[in-house]
Amino acid sequence: MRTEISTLGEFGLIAHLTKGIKLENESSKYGIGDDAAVLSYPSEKQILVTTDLLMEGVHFDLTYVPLKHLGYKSAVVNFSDIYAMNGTPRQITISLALSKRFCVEDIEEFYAGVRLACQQYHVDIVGGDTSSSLTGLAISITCIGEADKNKVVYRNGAKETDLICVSGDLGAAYMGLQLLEREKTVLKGEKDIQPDFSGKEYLLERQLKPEARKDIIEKLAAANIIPSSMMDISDGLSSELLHICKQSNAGCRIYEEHIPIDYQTAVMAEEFNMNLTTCAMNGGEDYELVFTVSIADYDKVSQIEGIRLIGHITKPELGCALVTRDGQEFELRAQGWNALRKK
Ligand SMILES: Nc1ncnc2c1ncn2[C@@H]1O[C@H](COP(=O)(O)OP(=O)(O)O)[C@@H](O)[C@H]1O
Ligand SMILES: Cc1ncc(C[n+]2csc(CCOP(=O)(O)OP(=O)(O)O)c2C)c(N)n1
Ligand SMILES: [Mg+2]
Repeated sequence: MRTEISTLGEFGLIAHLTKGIKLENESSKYGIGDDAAVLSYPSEKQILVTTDLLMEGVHFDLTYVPLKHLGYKSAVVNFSDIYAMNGTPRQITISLALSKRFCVEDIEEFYAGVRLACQQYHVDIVGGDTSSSLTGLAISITCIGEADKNKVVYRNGAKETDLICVSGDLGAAYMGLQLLEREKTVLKGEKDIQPDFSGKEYLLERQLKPEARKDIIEKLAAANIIPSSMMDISDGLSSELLHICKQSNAGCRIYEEHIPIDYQTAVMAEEFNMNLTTCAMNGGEDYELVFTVSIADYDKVSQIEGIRLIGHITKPELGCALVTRDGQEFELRAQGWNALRKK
C-alpha cells in the first residue's frame, strides 16, 4: 500500500499518527492538540531537557535501516541523555521534515517504533511539528525528564582517585554498522539475495535497536550510589571521557584489558582487519553509561552486574591516557563520531 501524504494533508496526517496516544505520567497535564503542551512537575524535582537532530544520509541510511527501528532508536537515544543526568524521561516532542518519497505507511512505521519505545520506557508523546523537506527525512526529538534536586549528575564532577565505570560492552553498534555498510555495497543491484547475518545478530541489534540504560540508573539508586560524573556514550568512549575530564579539570587512566567487549564484536573486528580496542574506544552509538564514583563506593559498585571498572581519575597534569596490556600509555584522542568533521 502507498497512500500519498497529500491525500491526508498536514493536519490529517498528524491526527492519523497520533490517534489513541494516551498520557501516562502525572507531569503530563495536556498533550497533543493545542498551541503548546502543558507540563507540571513537583517543586522537589529538577526538569531536564535534551534534544537531538537526526538527518538522513548523515545519521542513518534507509537502504538498510527499517523505519520502525529508526523510530525506536530516535526516541531511545534521547532517553539515554536523560538517564545520563541520573534522571527519568517523561515526555517527548517529535518534529519531522518529510520529502515526497515518503508515504503515509512509511510514517506509520516510524511512529510505531517511536510509540513502542515510549511504551517501554513510560514516556508520553506530547507534541511535535510536521513539515516538508526537499532532500530526505529529518527527525528532531526533544525529551523532557525529571530528577531529584540533589541527585542530578553532571559531566563536571569527577575528582582525583574516583573510579571510572562503564556499563555493558562497547564497539558492537559500530561493528553492526560496518556489517550493514558492507552488505549494502555487496548487494547493490541484487535485491533478491538476502545477506546471511547468522552469528552476528547482537551486532545488528546494537546498531538497529539500541536500549537506554534505565536499569543501570535504577541499580545505582538501589545501591545508594550517586556518581560524581556521568555521560552516555554516543560518540565513543574516548570522546566522552575527554569531555568528562575537561569539564572536571582532571585527567584519567583507563586500562585496555578492562574495556568490556563482546565476543561477536571481537570476531567481527578480526574479520574486518580492524583494531578491536580502537573500535571499542571510538566506534560510538553504544548508548552505554560512563560514570565516575568515589573510591568509597568501590565495594558497592563492584557488586552491580553489568558494570565494569576500567580505570581512575587523576590530576589534570597527567592528561588522559589508555594503558595497554604491556603497560604502554597512549594519549586519548577524540577520534570518534563528529558530524561536522572534515571527511
Ligand atoms: N546548536 C546548538 N545551540 C545551542 N546549544 C547546543 C547546540 N548544539 C549542542 N548544544 C549544546 O551543547 C552541549 C553538548 O551537546 P552534544 O555534544 O550534542 O551532547 P550530546 O552528545 O549529549 O548530545 C549540550 O548542552 C547541548 O544542548
Ligand atoms: C549512515 C550512518 N552514518 C553514520 C552512523 C553513525 N552514527 C550516527 S549518529 C552517531 C553518534 C551520535 O550522533 P550525534 O549527533 O553526535 O548525537 P549526540 O552525541 O548529539 O547525542 C554515529 C556514530 C550511522 N549509524 N549511520
Ligand atoms: Mg547532541
